[in-house]
Amino acid sequence: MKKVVLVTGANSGIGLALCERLLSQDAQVQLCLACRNMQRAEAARQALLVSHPQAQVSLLHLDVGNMHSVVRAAEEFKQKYNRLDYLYLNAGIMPNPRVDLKAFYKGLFSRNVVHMFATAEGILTQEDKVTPIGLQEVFATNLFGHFLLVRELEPLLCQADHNSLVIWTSSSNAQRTAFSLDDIQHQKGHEPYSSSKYASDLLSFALNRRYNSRGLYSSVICPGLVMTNLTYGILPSFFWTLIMPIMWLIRIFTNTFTLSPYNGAEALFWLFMQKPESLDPMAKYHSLTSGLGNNYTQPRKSELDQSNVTEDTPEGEEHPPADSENKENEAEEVKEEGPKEMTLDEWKAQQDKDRAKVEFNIRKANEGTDWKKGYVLHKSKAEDASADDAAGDHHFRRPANDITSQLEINFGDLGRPGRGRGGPRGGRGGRGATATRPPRERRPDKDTPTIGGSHEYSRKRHPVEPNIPGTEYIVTPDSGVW
Ligand SMILES: NC(=O)C1=CN([C@@H]2O[C@H](COP(=O)(O)OP(=O)(O)OC[C@H]3O[C@@H](n4cnc5c(N)ncnc54)[C@H](OP(=O)(O)O)[C@@H]3O)[C@@H](O)[C@H]2O)C=CC1
Ligand SMILES: CC(C)=CCC[C@@H](C)[C@H]1CC[C@H]2C3=C(CC[C@]12C)[C@@]1(C)CCC(=O)[C@@H](C)[C@@H]1CC3
Repeated sequence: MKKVVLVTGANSGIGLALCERLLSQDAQVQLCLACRNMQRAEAARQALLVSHPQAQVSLLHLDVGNMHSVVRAAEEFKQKYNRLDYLYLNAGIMPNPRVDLKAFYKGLFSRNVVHMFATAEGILTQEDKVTPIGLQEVFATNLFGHFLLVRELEPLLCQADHNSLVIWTSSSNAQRTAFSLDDIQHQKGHEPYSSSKYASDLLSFALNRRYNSRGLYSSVICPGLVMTNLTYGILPSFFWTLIMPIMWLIRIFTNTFTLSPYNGAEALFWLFMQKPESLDPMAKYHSLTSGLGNNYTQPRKSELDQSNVTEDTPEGEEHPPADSENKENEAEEVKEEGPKEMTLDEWKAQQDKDRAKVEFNIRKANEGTDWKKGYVLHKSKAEDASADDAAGDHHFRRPANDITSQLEINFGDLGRPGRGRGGPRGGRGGRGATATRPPRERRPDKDTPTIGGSHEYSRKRHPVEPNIPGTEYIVTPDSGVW
């Protein structure tokens, strides 16, 4: 069966490099480039066809920051394809970035210098703006549009005969301190990029909890620091070229300086070759490049839990390069981590120790929620059949200071025609779920008849009550509900 892959933000940078690598790996793959600018998209398609003349590459017009466009694009995609194996949520923006030179200079002479270069924590701010429907642009683009896309493509992603993987291009710049449930779109602060990436990590976790039982898996990656249009927005390209020797030097200390889009796409590409059910829902998969220029992927504990950090950071579980050219990874990369990093194995061991504490810390998602402060992002006339996701809860061990326990993600039902669901079962009997994943169970089909054409968007923000039938994609400052 030919795999169908959809990549957002595929016309440049890491997205385009990923497409190139996917086609090199699997000539049969059916690739769909979802882009907001069709000229740039066509140029990217042509570039891919030069190196892969037989490739099946289609274009989809998608402005992921525009919710109307997302729904339209999803409809178009569903008419064209009857399956979706990999959904790469890669498009992203960092508008008007500014480096705090004072903080940068201070960081240079601190013991956190490597951590600063790996994450840009505390040295990078942005100026956000508001979209026509009243959302913050960074959150609309980096998060909401992508989440809506997942929901709209749910019938293709949740099919009986195969698993699917949603992959978020997150960042090591995702910081918990930048995210607040009281300011869910980061309207008040100056780190919307960091905040939106942290929120995508949270959302990925929630998607796993909700959808693993239906064959949909979600992972987050960090491509490292890559020279793309995004970084050329921070410093001009000639400046980056000028300091390239310094950056190669820095790469000896932090293997997060992947620098080229090809290297940055490593983790995205590596995930393409994994069984979705074998991935860790709490890990962030990092593209890394060693001082000698070798690529590899390494899962690291995500920022979702930073309660049990240590100063020492030995090398974690490490995966070999996804391509055949790079054969060895160096041991010297062991000490490149900053003080907040912890390897996955180390973290898992720590979590096992703290399990009793963890269980005490779980509280009901709805506790203390002020629903009157909610905003409707997207309304549909569909009935909310049942948004109960508790079934999968116990499979996901919650970390000690788990912010996800304060979240209620309302997944409401979209009421789609049940394409794919209720079909023949068990196409992959041989794939067992791992310890970190819930076993896949098919639920009874809850779908209501199609609501094609019935989507409405609220231009105003309406206070809402929880789980109102027919209301979907709700944001509340207190509960982070979508
Ligand atoms: N470069 C880096 O160092 C890092 C990047 N990342 C993440 O990697 C991802 C890819 O970025 P990168 O390749 O670096 O940068 P690029 O700017 O090269 O790529 C971003 C892509 O997203 C697209 N895009 C932006 N806004 C929208 C929108 N509203 N609708 C549809 N497409 C949109 C862009 O399209 P267009 O060409 O039309 O603008 C472009 O194709 C982003 O999510 C970024 O946050 C994460 C960590 C580090
Ligand atoms: C390299 C030298 C000598 C100077 C550049 C300083 C900063 C401009 C640079 C240091 C760390 C970088 C960084 C990012 C942007 C540029 C820096 C702040 C990112 C925030 C880019 C986007 C991401 O998502 C992160 C993973 C990057 C983290 C490191």
